Amino acid sequence: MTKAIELSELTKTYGTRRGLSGLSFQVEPGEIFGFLGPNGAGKTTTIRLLLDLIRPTSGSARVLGRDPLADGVEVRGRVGYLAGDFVCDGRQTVRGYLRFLAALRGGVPNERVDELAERLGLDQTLKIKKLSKGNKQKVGLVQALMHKPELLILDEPTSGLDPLVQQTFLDLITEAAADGQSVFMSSHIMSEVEAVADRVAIIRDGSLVALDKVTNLRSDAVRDIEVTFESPVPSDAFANMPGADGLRLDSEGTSLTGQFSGRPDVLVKAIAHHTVTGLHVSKPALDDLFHSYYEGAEEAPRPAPVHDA
Ligand SMILES: Nc1ncnc2c1ncn2[C@@H]1O[C@H](COP(=O)(O)OP(=O)(O)OP(=O)(O)O)[C@@H](O)[C@H]1O
Repeated sequence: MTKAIELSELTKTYGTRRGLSGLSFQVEPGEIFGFLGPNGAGKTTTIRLLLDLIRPTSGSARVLGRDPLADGVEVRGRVGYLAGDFVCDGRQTVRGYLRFLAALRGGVPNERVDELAERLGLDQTLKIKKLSKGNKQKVGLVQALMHKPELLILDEPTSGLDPLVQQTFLDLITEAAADGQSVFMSSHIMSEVEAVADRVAIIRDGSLVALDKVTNLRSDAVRDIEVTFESPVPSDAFANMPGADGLRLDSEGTSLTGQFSGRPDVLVKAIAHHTVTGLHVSKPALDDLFHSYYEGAEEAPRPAPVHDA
């Protein structure tokens, strides 16, 4: 089956400035793919390359099986795109503007536009030039979604939206994926991506540092642990256990607390050798994991091997 997106050693330099360095991954049809990274990581550069808004220095991309360089018009016609710096301006109303864009798209039922606007809480009687930042972003979302494109490419789609509208947006893209549309969305915010994405790629300094299913990333994340034992356990009972550097056994040997990173299986098997009277394990702190990727390369735990699902 044709991939929604395929990147192969995609590289972009701006003069002497690095934009992207040899990025390779694939987005499966029908999946929601989160594309994360700190400011300046190369997310927008990647998205612009996919749409042939800029040209690569080397490497290649395919979008819906097409080469954006050769078939840019077709690619842009089959994609719903929200730019990170989406701007709309003018004297017309939201309704007039969206109908104009719908006509450019070859016609979209008015009911479809009205339904999206209503769900996002966008008043179509307002004048475009008087819209707040959040309302402009809603216009951007409606124009990207309205024609039910095969692939949505969304650059920071929740920027400027309040939490309720963010949730509506997440519902909309979940429904889009359920209908077979593919979604590629960039974000700084792990929690929103985590809620809906099948897989996530993290880039830093133009290079891929992690690519995995959200469920796998979650299982590798840090958890707060508290275990109490009926009787003292040997002080070295949990020494040398992978991921247990942050765990401490108290002086009596009956309480083990701290942070555990990695898959919990090894911990569960180790504590099961003793009689456990209390156990608390926090939800994995995925945000912490992501922050560690964002920090300097030296401090960041090297990610679990980058592998495609
Ligand atoms: N037109 C340009 N000219 C020169 N350098 C550029 C240009 N566009 C991007 N860059 C540089 O390329 C790198 C990647 O930028 P890009 O905008 O792709 O990052 P980003 O991940 O989208 O960041 P943000 O989250 O801040 O939007 C940055 O170092 C940026 O300064």
